Amino acid sequence: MQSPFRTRVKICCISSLKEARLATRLGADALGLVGRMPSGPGVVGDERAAEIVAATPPPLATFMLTSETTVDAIIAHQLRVGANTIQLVDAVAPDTYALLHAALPAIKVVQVIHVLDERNVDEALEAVQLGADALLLDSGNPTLAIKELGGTGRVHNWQVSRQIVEQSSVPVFLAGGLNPGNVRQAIDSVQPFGLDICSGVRTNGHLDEQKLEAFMNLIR
Ligand SMILES: O=C(O)c1ccccc1NCC(=O)[C@H](O)[C@H](O)COP(=O)(O)O
Repeated sequence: MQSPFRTRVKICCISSLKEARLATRLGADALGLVGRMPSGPGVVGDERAAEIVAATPPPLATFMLTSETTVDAIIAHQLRVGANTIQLVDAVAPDTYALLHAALPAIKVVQVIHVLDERNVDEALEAVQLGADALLLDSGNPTLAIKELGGTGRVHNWQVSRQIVEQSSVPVFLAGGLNPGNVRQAIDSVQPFGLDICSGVRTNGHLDEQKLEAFMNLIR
């Protein structure tokens, strides 16, 4: 699903109320809160994540990133954090979306697809058919011994991402290595509904107001 009007922006790896307020002030549509992961720099504890969720005003969405793959563990994570959106960063069993929707009817589910090659097109469309409310295309590598499930700072094959955007009936977010220098090209090449960014707007791990402002100005 493409959006000809306005590219939505999710600012990910939010680690404090200060960062959440900055992202909100500069026009983010969604905040990303990274749960426990096998690797990556952006993790925030559940208690802090819950605090940020409680302080986030409408209409912003709060995305809770989880590496859990069983339905019970995903639900327990959501109940601890209270986010209105669950972002599944790893592959899950086919019935997971239906079970999550039944247990948490007000909560939306976003499936991350780590784009490695053309086979990911089928994987993405299958997740939509099974009930994912949106897709997020990232650059991790779940096949490694220590899984990479996001926050890599790497760009992936945008031609594959473009195919997914063209064929998906739900919104598609593009992630992976975005920054003020490549974001226009990313939008032109992939035409996603939304963008997701972590490392490209940070300096020494902290959300950088100048970089974020530059990024937002290039989109708006
Ligand atoms: O940041 C992490 O440590 C992380 C680890 C595992 C899964 C997701 C993680 N980050 C959240 C994201 O979804 C990032 O925004 C996304 O991967 C893009 O990151 P970047 O390439 O640094 O912009």
